[in-house]
Amino acid sequence: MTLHSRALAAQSNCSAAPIGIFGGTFDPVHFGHLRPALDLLEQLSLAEVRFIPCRHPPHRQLPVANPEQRLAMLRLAIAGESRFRVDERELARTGPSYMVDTLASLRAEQGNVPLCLIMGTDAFQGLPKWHRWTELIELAHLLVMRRPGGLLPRGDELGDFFEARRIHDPAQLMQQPMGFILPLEVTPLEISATRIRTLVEAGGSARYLLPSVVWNYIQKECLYLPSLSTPEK
Ligand SMILES: Nc1ncnc2c1ncn2[C@@H]1O[C@H](COP(=O)(O)OP(=O)(O)OP(=O)(O)O)[C@@H](O)[C@H]1O
Ligand SMILES: O=C(O)c1ccc[n+]([C@@H]2O[C@H](COP(=O)([O-])O)[C@@H](O)[C@H]2O)c1
Repeated sequence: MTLHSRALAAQSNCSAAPIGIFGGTFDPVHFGHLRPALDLLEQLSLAEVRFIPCRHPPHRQLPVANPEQRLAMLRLAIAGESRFRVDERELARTGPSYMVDTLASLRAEQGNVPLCLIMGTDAFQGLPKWHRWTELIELAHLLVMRRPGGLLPRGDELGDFFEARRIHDPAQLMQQPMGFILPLEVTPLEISATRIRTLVEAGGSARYLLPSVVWNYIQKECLYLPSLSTPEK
């Protein structure tokens, strides 16, 4: 822990409800994001869940939909759920969208409010490849949602990191602003954006895998079709 995060942690128990931070490419957003996010919000009495679409994913190919389209789909998807918000800070930044930078800017704004970075088991397994990954836990708690087929790490560097910080009681998230890892069961939905893009590219329908307003937008924008999709520049 850095001196700064130790000082913040020392000011606890925290009085404000934790904020969920849900970063993703969201190319497109789907029910596998939305329902688990609502599960966490309600299970943990989060003040809100902030969806943070990345501009330049540091770790994968460029998204198919451009940032404006991914943002538009997110906005459509969460309209009507007042506890969900879209946070555009990564879209406003140039360069790779490193989560450690995002959490540092949120921490600077939020003082000692508990921040909970939400990720699926697949993203958690890839954590050691993230930029300055060990610093993430000095800025936020990590909530790890089990994705169908997903496993928690064991016996390696990430497994040791996980075991050293793992908690079982969600109430502990209120004891300090950052530093714990809580694995959680959520509604298991075997939906991925890759599957949706593949379906649409093959001429299929993505209906019932994502909100109908998002599906209508995908069709209107001719997204994910083989001949018309152009990778973001
Ligand atoms: N069905 C799901 N259940 C639980 N978590 C999910 C699910 N789909 C995505 N997530 C989580 O949401 C976050 C953002 O995911 P992302 O936007 O990359 O969606 P994706 O469906 O995994 O996309 P892609 O198939 O393009 O990789 C990640 O932490 C990921 O683990
Ligand atoms: O900071 C990093 O180095 C980093 C590396 C890989 C992924 N991330 C973030 O993790 C989130 C989920 O990524 P993805 O690929 O599942 O959409 C998204 O917010 C990414 O920006 C961040």
